[in-house]
Amino acid sequence: MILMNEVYKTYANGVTALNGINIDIEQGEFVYIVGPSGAGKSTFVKLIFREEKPTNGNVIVNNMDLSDIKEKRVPYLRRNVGVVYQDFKLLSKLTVYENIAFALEVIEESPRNIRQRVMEVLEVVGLADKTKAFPDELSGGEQQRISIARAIVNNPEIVIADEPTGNLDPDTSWGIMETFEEINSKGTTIIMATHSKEIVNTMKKRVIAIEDGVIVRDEHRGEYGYEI
Ligand SMILES: Nc1ncnc2c1ncn2[C@@H]1O[C@H](COP(=O)(O)OP(=O)(O)OP(=O)(O)O)[C@@H](O)[C@H]1O
Repeated sequence: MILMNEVYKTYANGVTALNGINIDIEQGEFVYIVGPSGAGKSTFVKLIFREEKPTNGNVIVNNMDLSDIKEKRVPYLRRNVGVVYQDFKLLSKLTVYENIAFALEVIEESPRNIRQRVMEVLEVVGLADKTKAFPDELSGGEQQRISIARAIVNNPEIVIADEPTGNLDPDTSWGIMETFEEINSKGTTIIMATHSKEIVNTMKKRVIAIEDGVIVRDEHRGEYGYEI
Protein backbone atom coordinates (compact mmCIF):
# COMPACT_ATOMS: atom_id res chain seq x y z
CA MET A 1 0.00 0.00 0.00
CA ILE A 2 1.17 3.52 -0.81
CA LEU A 3 -0.08 6.50 1.16
CA MET A 4 0.89 10.13 0.74
CA ASN A 5 -0.33 12.67 3.22
CA GLU A 6 0.09 16.40 2.51
CA VAL A 7 3.30 15.81 0.59
CA TYR A 8 5.40 18.74 -0.62
CA LYS A 9 8.67 18.60 -2.51
CA THR A 10 10.82 21.64 -3.10
CA TYR A 11 14.20 21.02 -4.74
CA ALA A 12 17.40 22.74 -3.62
CA ASN A 13 17.06 25.27 -6.48
CA GLY A 14 13.74 26.44 -5.01
CA VAL A 15 11.48 24.71 -7.57
CA THR A 16 8.39 23.25 -5.91
CA ALA A 17 7.63 20.04 -7.81
CA LEU A 18 4.85 18.73 -5.54
CA ASN A 19 2.45 20.98 -3.76
CA GLY A 20 0.26 19.10 -1.30
CA ILE A 21 -0.28 15.55 -2.55
CA ASN A 22 -2.74 13.19 -0.85
CA ILE A 23 -3.11 9.71 -2.29
CA ASP A 24 -3.96 6.15 -1.33
CA ILE A 25 -2.98 3.28 -3.63
CA GLU A 26 -3.98 -0.25 -2.65
CA GLN A 27 -1.88 -3.35 -3.15
CA GLY A 28 -2.46 -4.80 -6.62
CA GLU A 29 -3.63 -1.61 -8.34
CA PHE A 30 -2.37 -0.54 -11.77
CA VAL A 31 -2.07 3.26 -11.86
CA TYR A 32 -1.02 5.63 -14.63
CA ILE A 33 0.48 8.96 -13.62
CA VAL A 34 -0.18 11.52 -16.37
CA GLY A 35 0.25 15.24 -16.81
CA PRO A 36 2.17 17.86 -18.79
CA SER A 37 5.95 17.96 -18.91
CA GLY A 38 7.36 19.33 -15.65
CA ALA A 39 4.12 18.66 -13.74
CA GLY A 40 5.81 16.55 -11.06
CA LYS A 41 5.23 12.98 -12.27
CA SER A 42 8.83 11.79 -11.94
CA THR A 43 9.15 13.47 -8.57
CA PHE A 44 5.98 11.70 -7.44
CA VAL A 45 7.27 8.25 -8.42
CA LYS A 46 10.76 8.92 -7.05
CA LEU A 47 9.28 9.48 -3.60
CA ILE A 48 7.92 5.94 -3.61
CA PHE A 49 11.35 4.29 -3.83
CA ARG A 50 12.96 7.09 -1.88
CA GLU A 51 15.06 8.37 -4.71
CA GLU A 52 13.83 11.71 -3.36
CA LYS A 53 12.60 12.66 0.09
CA PRO A 54 9.58 14.89 0.69
CA THR A 55 10.22 18.36 2.05
CA ASN A 56 7.03 18.03 4.07
CA GLY A 57 4.41 15.38 4.65
CA ASN A 58 4.44 11.61 4.90
CA VAL A 59 5.10 8.94 2.28
CA ILE A 60 4.14 5.50 3.58
CA VAL A 61 5.07 2.45 1.51
CA ASN A 62 4.27 -1.03 2.80
CA ASN A 63 3.79 0.39 6.28
CA MET A 64 7.18 2.11 6.30
CA ASP A 65 7.17 5.86 6.68
CA LEU A 66 9.82 6.89 4.16
CA SER A 67 9.89 10.42 5.45
CA ASP A 68 11.94 9.26 8.41
CA ILE A 69 13.37 5.82 7.72
CA LYS A 70 17.05 5.38 8.45
CA GLU A 71 19.48 5.15 5.53
CA LYS A 72 20.28 1.54 6.39
CA ARG A 73 16.60 0.60 5.89
CA VAL A 74 16.55 1.96 2.31
CA PRO A 75 17.95 -1.24 0.72
CA TYR A 76 15.20 -3.18 2.50
CA LEU A 77 12.58 -0.87 1.00
CA ARG A 78 14.15 -1.22 -2.46
CA ARG A 79 13.78 -4.99 -2.34
CA ASN A 80 10.06 -4.44 -2.20
CA VAL A 81 9.95 -1.80 -4.90
CA GLY A 82 11.29 -2.62 -8.38
CA VAL A 83 12.05 0.24 -10.76
CA VAL A 84 11.94 0.39 -14.57
CA TYR A 85 13.37 3.45 -16.35
CA GLN A 86 12.80 4.94 -19.78
CA ASP A 87 16.46 4.39 -20.70
CA PHE A 88 16.67 0.86 -19.19
CA LYS A 89 19.81 1.53 -17.12
CA LEU A 90 21.35 -1.89 -17.77
CA LEU A 91 25.03 -2.39 -17.01
CA SER A 92 26.69 -2.59 -20.43
CA LYS A 93 29.67 -4.73 -19.37
CA LEU A 94 27.49 -7.42 -17.79
CA THR A 95 25.51 -10.09 -19.63
CA VAL A 96 21.74 -10.30 -19.40
CA TYR A 97 22.08 -13.03 -16.80
CA GLU A 98 24.55 -11.00 -14.74
CA ASN A 99 22.46 -7.84 -14.94
CA ILE A 100 19.55 -9.64 -13.34
CA ALA A 101 21.56 -11.82 -10.94
CA PHE A 102 23.29 -8.74 -9.59
CA ALA A 103 20.19 -7.66 -7.66
CA LEU A 104 20.17 -11.02 -5.87
CA GLU A 105 23.91 -11.23 -5.29
CA VAL A 106 23.88 -8.00 -3.32
CA ILE A 107 21.41 -9.56 -0.89
CA GLU A 108 23.54 -12.72 -0.72
CA GLU A 109 21.10 -15.21 -2.17
CA SER A 110 22.55 -18.69 -2.73
CA PRO A 111 23.88 -19.38 -6.27
CA ARG A 112 21.23 -22.07 -6.72
CA ASN A 113 18.37 -19.71 -5.82
CA ILE A 114 19.87 -17.01 -8.01
CA ARG A 115 20.03 -19.30 -11.02
CA GLN A 116 16.47 -20.48 -10.50
CA ARG A 117 15.02 -17.03 -9.96
CA VAL A 118 16.88 -15.39 -12.88
CA MET A 119 15.59 -18.07 -15.24
CA GLU A 120 12.06 -17.67 -13.86
CA VAL A 121 11.94 -13.93 -14.53
CA LEU A 122 13.52 -14.36 -17.97
CA GLU A 123 10.66 -16.76 -18.78
CA VAL A 124 8.15 -14.13 -17.60
CA VAL A 125 9.57 -11.57 -20.04
CA GLY A 126 10.06 -14.15 -22.81
CA LEU A 127 13.84 -13.89 -23.12
CA ALA A 128 15.15 -17.08 -21.54
CA ASP A 129 17.35 -17.66 -24.61
CA LYS A 130 19.30 -14.41 -24.13
CA THR A 131 21.18 -15.13 -20.90
CA LYS A 132 24.64 -14.71 -22.47
CA ALA A 133 23.89 -11.64 -24.57
CA PHE A 134 25.18 -8.19 -23.67
CA PRO A 135 22.67 -5.30 -23.54
CA ASP A 136 23.97 -3.66 -26.72
CA GLU A 137 23.33 -6.89 -28.62
CA LEU A 138 19.61 -6.54 -27.90
CA SER A 139 16.84 -4.39 -29.37
CA GLY A 140 15.37 -1.56 -27.29
CA GLY A 141 12.30 -3.64 -26.51
CA GLU A 142 14.44 -6.59 -25.43
CA GLN A 143 16.55 -4.34 -23.22
CA GLN A 144 13.40 -3.02 -21.59
CA ARG A 145 12.21 -6.58 -20.97
CA ILE A 146 15.51 -7.34 -19.26
CA SER A 147 15.14 -4.28 -17.09
CA ILE A 148 11.61 -5.43 -16.17
CA ALA A 149 13.03 -8.87 -15.31
CA ARG A 150 15.60 -7.17 -13.09
CA ALA A 151 12.87 -5.09 -11.43
CA ILE A 152 10.81 -8.15 -10.48
CA VAL A 153 13.58 -10.57 -9.56
CA ASN A 154 13.18 -9.85 -5.84
CA ASN A 155 9.44 -10.44 -6.05
CA PRO A 156 8.63 -6.85 -5.12
CA GLU A 157 5.15 -5.82 -4.05
CA ILE A 158 5.40 -2.66 -6.15
CA VAL A 159 6.90 -1.90 -9.56
CA ILE A 160 7.49 1.74 -10.49
CA ALA A 161 7.94 2.54 -14.17
CA ASP A 162 8.89 6.04 -15.28
CA GLU A 163 7.96 6.32 -18.97
CA PRO A 164 8.95 2.72 -19.72
CA THR A 165 7.82 2.93 -23.35
CA GLY A 166 9.23 6.41 -23.97
CA ASN A 167 12.12 5.10 -26.10
CA LEU A 168 10.21 2.35 -27.87
CA ASP A 169 8.16 2.15 -31.06
CA PRO A 170 4.39 1.54 -30.73
CA ASP A 171 4.45 -2.21 -31.50
CA THR A 172 7.23 -2.85 -29.01
CA SER A 173 5.42 -0.71 -26.43
CA TRP A 174 2.31 -2.90 -26.58
CA GLY A 175 4.42 -5.97 -25.87
CA ILE A 176 5.98 -4.24 -22.87
CA MET A 177 2.51 -3.25 -21.62
CA GLU A 178 1.34 -6.85 -21.86
CA THR A 179 4.27 -7.86 -19.70
CA PHE A 180 3.29 -5.26 -17.09
CA GLU A 181 -0.30 -6.52 -17.19
CA GLU A 182 0.87 -10.06 -16.59
CA ILE A 183 2.99 -8.96 -13.62
CA ASN A 184 0.06 -6.95 -12.25
CA SER A 185 -2.29 -9.92 -12.65
CA LYS A 186 -0.19 -11.78 -10.06
CA GLY A 187 -0.86 -9.05 -7.49
CA THR A 188 2.05 -6.66 -7.98
CA THR A 189 1.13 -2.98 -7.79
CA ILE A 190 2.22 -1.07 -10.92
CA ILE A 191 2.73 2.70 -10.90
CA MET A 192 3.55 4.01 -14.36
CA ALA A 193 4.29 7.60 -15.33
CA THR A 194 3.53 7.95 -19.03
CA HIS A 195 2.94 10.38 -21.89
CA SER A 196 1.30 7.71 -24.04
CA LYS A 197 -2.28 8.73 -24.70
CA GLU A 198 -2.82 5.63 -26.79
CA ILE A 199 -1.76 3.24 -24.05
CA VAL A 200 -3.74 4.99 -21.30
CA ASN A 201 -6.92 5.20 -23.41
CA THR A 202 -6.66 1.59 -24.60
CA MET A 203 -5.52 -0.34 -21.52
CA LYS A 204 -7.90 1.27 -19.05
CA LYS A 205 -6.61 1.66 -15.50
CA ARG A 206 -6.73 4.13 -12.68
CA VAL A 207 -5.45 7.51 -13.89
CA ILE A 208 -3.92 10.11 -11.57
CA ALA A 209 -3.29 13.42 -13.35
CA ILE A 210 -0.77 15.86 -11.88
CA GLU A 211 -0.48 19.50 -12.96
CA ASP A 212 1.82 22.04 -11.34
CA GLY A 213 2.49 19.66 -8.45
CA VAL A 214 -1.11 18.96 -7.52
CA ILE A 215 -3.47 16.09 -8.31
CA VAL A 216 -6.17 17.45 -10.60
CA ARG A 217 -7.85 14.15 -11.48
CA ASP A 218 -8.02 10.66 -10.02
CA GLU A 219 -10.26 8.31 -11.97
CA HIS A 220 -10.98 4.62 -12.03
CA ARG A 221 -10.53 3.42 -15.65
CA GLY A 222 -9.71 7.01 -16.63
CA GLU A 223 -8.65 8.69 -19.86
CA TYR A 224 -5.31 10.28 -20.71
CA GLY A 225 -7.11 13.63 -21.04
CA TYR A 226 -4.44 15.72 -22.80
CA GLU A 227 -3.81 16.51 -26.45
CA ILE A 228 -0.30 15.65 -27.59
N1 LIG B 1 16.70 17.30 -9.20
C1 LIG B 1 15.99 18.41 -9.44
N2 LIG B 1 16.44 19.62 -9.03
C2 LIG B 1 15.73 20.73 -9.26
N3 LIG B 1 14.54 20.78 -9.90
C3 LIG B 1 14.04 19.60 -10.33
C4 LIG B 1 14.74 18.37 -10.13
N4 LIG B 1 14.01 17.38 -10.68
C5 LIG B 1 12.91 17.96 -11.19
N5 LIG B 1 12.92 19.29 -10.99
C6 LIG B 1 11.88 20.27 -11.38
O1 LIG B 1 10.68 19.88 -10.73
C7 LIG B 1 9.56 20.04 -11.60
C8 LIG B 1 8.87 18.71 -11.78
O2 LIG B 1 9.75 17.84 -12.47
P1 LIG B 1 9.41 16.32 -12.76
O3 LIG B 1 10.60 15.70 -13.40
O4 LIG B 1 8.85 15.68 -11.55
O5 LIG B 1 8.22 16.49 -13.86
P2 LIG B 1 7.59 15.44 -14.86
O6 LIG B 1 6.12 15.63 -14.77
O7 LIG B 1 8.11 14.08 -14.60
O8 LIG B 1 8.09 15.96 -16.27
P3 LIG B 1 8.38 15.15 -17.65
O9 LIG B 1 7.04 14.69 -18.15
O10 LIG B 1 8.96 16.21 -18.53
O11 LIG B 1 9.32 14.06 -17.33
C9 LIG B 1 10.12 20.64 -12.89
O12 LIG B 1 9.96 22.04 -12.82
C10 LIG B 1 11.57 20.24 -12.86
O13 LIG B 1 12.36 21.20 -13.56
